Amino acid sequence: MKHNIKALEQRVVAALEDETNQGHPLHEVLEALWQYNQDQWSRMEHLIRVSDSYQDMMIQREKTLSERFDKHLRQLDKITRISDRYQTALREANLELEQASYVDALTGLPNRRKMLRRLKAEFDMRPESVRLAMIDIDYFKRINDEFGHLIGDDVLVSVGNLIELTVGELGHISRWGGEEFLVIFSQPDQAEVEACLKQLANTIRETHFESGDHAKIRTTISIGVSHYQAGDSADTLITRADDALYRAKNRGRNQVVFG
Ligand SMILES: Nc1nc2c(ncn2[C@@H]2O[C@H](COP(=O)(O)OP(=O)(O)OP(=O)(O)O)[C@@H](O)[C@H]2O)c(=O)[nH]1
Repeated sequence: MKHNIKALEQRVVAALEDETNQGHPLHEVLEALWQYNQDQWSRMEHLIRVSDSYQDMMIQREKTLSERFDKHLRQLDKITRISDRYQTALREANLELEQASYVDALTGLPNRRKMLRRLKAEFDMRPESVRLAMIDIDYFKRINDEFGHLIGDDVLVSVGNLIELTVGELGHISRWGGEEFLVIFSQPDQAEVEACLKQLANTIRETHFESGDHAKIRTTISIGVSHYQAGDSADTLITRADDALYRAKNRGRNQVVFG
């Protein structure tokens, strides 16, 4: 039963003023007032419950949002770390590629590309000291024909090692291509270069290279040498070393010719 509070108040006042309490029985009015309070209380409880569940909902939503935010942060962190690792790997791979592009795959020696750079650097620093030695294995085709290409490869590697060992600190060696090697000497002392190259020719001549069976392989090298002259460029110096090598071949091989 719904009660109007104003009307109830009037009934209470009237009941209290009626000393006889005959026309307005007080207990009925108080009953109605009690009922009214009960209704208000129930409504209040309902409101509190609604408010509580609303608060729970908001807390839950905040929690969910903050969890999502944390998750995104973690993912971002992971992506950043992956990206960092990827960039580092890429940098290393590029570096490796660049280094590989300067190395001859068979002998592990610097290749022609690397040597041209080095020659240019030497030319920029002290051109007048630069000497080149173009070294070519004599009749190398016969070694391939007789023992096979793989043994030919082994001989190439061994010759490369011997050149490197003999030249040592005096110069830089590279595989120029095929069975040709180029040495850059930044060495003003011609006699020292000459002695080094003659010793190298002797060493190769006296070496018995492995053939894979009982036979040992013997070979020789021809060497053409050029040294800086006024007005030279890297190209003209290489050409003169090539010409000197050509003459060494024509004169019967197994010798050093200075151009
Ligand atoms: N096994 C092997 N052989 C190579 C390689 N590069 C070039 N050759 C061989 O080297 C030989 C060079 O032959 P030629 O240019 O005729 O020279 P050569 O037989 O050394 O004779 P001369 O230089 O005139 O004394 C060829 O048979 C090429 O196939 C290589 O990487 N491995």
